[in-house]
Amino acid sequence: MASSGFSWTLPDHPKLPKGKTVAVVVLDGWGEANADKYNCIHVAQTPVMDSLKNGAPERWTLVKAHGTAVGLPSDDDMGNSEVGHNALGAGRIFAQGAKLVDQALASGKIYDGEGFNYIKESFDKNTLHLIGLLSDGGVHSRLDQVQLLLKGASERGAKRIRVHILTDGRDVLDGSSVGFVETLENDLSQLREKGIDARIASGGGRMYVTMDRYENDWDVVKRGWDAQVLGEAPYKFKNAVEAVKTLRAETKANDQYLPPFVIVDESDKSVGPVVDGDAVVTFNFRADRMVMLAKALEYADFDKFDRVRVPKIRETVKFGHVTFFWNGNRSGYFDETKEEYIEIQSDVGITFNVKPNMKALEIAEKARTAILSGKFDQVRVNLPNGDMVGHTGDIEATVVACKAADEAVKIILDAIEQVGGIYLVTADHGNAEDMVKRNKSGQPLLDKNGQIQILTSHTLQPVPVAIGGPGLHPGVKFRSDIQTPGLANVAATVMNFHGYEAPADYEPTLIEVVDN
Ligand SMILES: O=C(O)[C@@H](CO)OP(=O)(O)O
Ligand SMILES: [Mn+2]
Ligand SMILES: [Mn+2]
Repeated sequence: MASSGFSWTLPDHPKLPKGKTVAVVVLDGWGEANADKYNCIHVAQTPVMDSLKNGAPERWTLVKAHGTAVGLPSDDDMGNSEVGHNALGAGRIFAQGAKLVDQALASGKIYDGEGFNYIKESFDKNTLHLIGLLSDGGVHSRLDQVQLLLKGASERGAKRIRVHILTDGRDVLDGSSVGFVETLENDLSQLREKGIDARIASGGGRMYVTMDRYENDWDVVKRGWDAQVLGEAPYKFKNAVEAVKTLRAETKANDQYLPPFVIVDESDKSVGPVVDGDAVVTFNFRADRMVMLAKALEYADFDKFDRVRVPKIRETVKFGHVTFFWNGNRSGYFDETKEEYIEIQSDVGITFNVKPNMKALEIAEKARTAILSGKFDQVRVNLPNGDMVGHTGDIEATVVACKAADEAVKIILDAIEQVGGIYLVTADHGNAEDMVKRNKSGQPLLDKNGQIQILTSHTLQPVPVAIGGPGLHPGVKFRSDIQTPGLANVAATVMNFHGYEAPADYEPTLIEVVDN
């Protein structure tokens, strides 16, 4: 051991044994909220999760999964998969991308960094392109940061700026894209008054254009490439507000799925393709839905689609859930001899309300096999249904999704029962438990046609943590002395289940062992 006293070896837990198989199940988008008809988890038949809650009150609790508890700037920020899984994995609370970028913009440090200095070299003769999600959702990006970046870049010499927008409707209300585009247009026209040639150049809905992830569907990225880089798209408009309004009305697509469009000049030429010498900056602080675009921009031997033309550019990207996010946004294995990652391919080319069961059963069966194999101390599973279907805003489908997730939990808990193991079931943030936008007193909000406003986004709700299994010491129960437990308290808890104490700087464990 080094003289600092640091050691990678964890102290033994004084009371809990080693050698139990531990299943950690993360229900995506599964929060706790009042029971009403917009709470899909309540409406769905979920006997397994219900029995965990009602059958063992000392082994079921709620933890915070949003805001400062997961390293976000404020408690008005909803949770999300990145920050939730980061907290679960890290066992501590670290400032997340949203906050780090806020800090770097406020201090001006962002403009001193290597990235900015690198792209700055193109300001004199070339165009600065900004690509990202245009909303104030705070999950992937925030409009106010884009506004500051536009201001900062133009004050520091950018003379020609093109913004390539991706409309949201997933972290914010559907239809809100129009307002965000209007705000951006207003800012850009103010820049133009100062002599800076700043315009929106292209756009499209985030789920249909550019923001795919984990290499699920490269066509999504290709559609974006064609519009952003080549300046080609099936729809051409003179102005972006008109584009978004017209496409919503004529194609009936929602903000998430707007088709790609480009903005053209009087002679019908795209105003902002990316050409040699330009600089490209993505303004999403969250990386998962930007890395595919980054690969297309960056890789010399790229073979996922025909890029047609590969501009020589200056590019900077500022920045798998239970693997990549859990491991602090680190991809790949820590130690291949000790870990195995199993990925089940999602359905491609459909919205998830069409098949709300998704691959829950297949995931649970793989988990069961892993648990029964006896090869692993810990089996960690993410069940996406509540979240992915919740994002579609389809209430009926989300109810089906919750039932499917519950059935998957049963398969995993049965396997744990069989091997005498321990389970911990939790969620990374809320979604399916509330599908309606509400006023401050909790009443559903209506739109101008008297319809309820569907909430496609995550929520601010707490999430459950349920523990149990035949391997769990009978004296284990949740402590009552932790003031505001959050997802970051889970890691120490899981270490205890493996027979160890967590390192001293971890958020405290949720459990105690009482002698009975
Ligand atoms: O789909 C996503 O990218 C986000 C919502 O923007 O959801 P999650 O954090 O659950 O991945
Ligand atoms: Mn999630
Ligand atoms: Mn989500």
